[in-house]
Amino acid sequence: MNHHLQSFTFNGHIEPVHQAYLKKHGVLHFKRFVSQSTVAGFLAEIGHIEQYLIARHITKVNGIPLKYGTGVDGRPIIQRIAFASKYSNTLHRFLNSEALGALTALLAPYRGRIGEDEKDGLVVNHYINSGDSSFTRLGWHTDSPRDLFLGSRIKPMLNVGLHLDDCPYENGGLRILPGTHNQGLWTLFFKKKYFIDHTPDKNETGFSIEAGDLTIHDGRLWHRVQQSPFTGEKSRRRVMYIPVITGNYQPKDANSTTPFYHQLAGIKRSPLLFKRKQKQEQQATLPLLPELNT
Ligand SMILES: O=C(O)CCC(=O)C(=O)O
Ligand SMILES: [Fe+2]
Repeated sequence: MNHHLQSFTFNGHIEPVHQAYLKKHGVLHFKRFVSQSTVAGFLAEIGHIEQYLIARHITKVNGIPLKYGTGVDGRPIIQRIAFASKYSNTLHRFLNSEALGALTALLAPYRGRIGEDEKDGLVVNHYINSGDSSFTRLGWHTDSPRDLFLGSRIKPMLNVGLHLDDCPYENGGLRILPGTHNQGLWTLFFKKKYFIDHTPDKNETGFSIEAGDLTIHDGRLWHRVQQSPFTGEKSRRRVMYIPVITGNYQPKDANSTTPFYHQLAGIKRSPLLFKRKQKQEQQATLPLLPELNT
């Protein structure tokens, strides 16, 4: 690790020092952005959403494929959920909370907003090394070029990650190349082979993450997810991503088509999904924000 990243404490608003750090390094780490009990509540909520989607054989939400896998007990799990806040009042409220709203100031001079209904909405990633897990790591990429596949120009964006499991550096997790958000289009497109390259970089750095921590990275920053060296429970890593975006409002709905970048990200159809393909039409008529909340 060449770079040592600083972490910050969030006191309800974005300060010039946060702005400056993000601008320089392309990343910002807030310790304990939410409490342990909030994390526990979110995890319970995500569990309910997952059961809801599995029980109904939902394979896509608003055109975004859900990534099915197998948990440690052999039962199906969903390793990537999109638009999760559409199924949960708790998560919906979190996305619309003052604390998250305050983060949009980081996109200044652009007017930032929380993309609850845009891009992939609130994404929940669930990595685990178990027999049949299909999601244990993610190759080098930046998040910005997805705009191109959505038919628009690359616009400023931030990806806000709320971490739901402890993940010390030795457990793997998010690895970034500080400063690569500011190095022009060549770097953005060609620095590494998108999603194929998993090789550690001598300039990469990682984090010491506790559940409840928040990381924010510029959409143009190169990053990857290092696989945990452990198996089973110790390898479990759940993180929610919230897009902070600007520009025209481009909401998605049940009729939205699947963007091409989902093929790139290696979110391939598993045999399990194939069997469920005929059920896909179901999602077009499925009401979002059902009454599964207590
Ligand atoms: O899991 C992470 O921390 C990063 C995920 C990521 O980079 C992505 O989904 O684009
Ligand atoms: Fe990413």
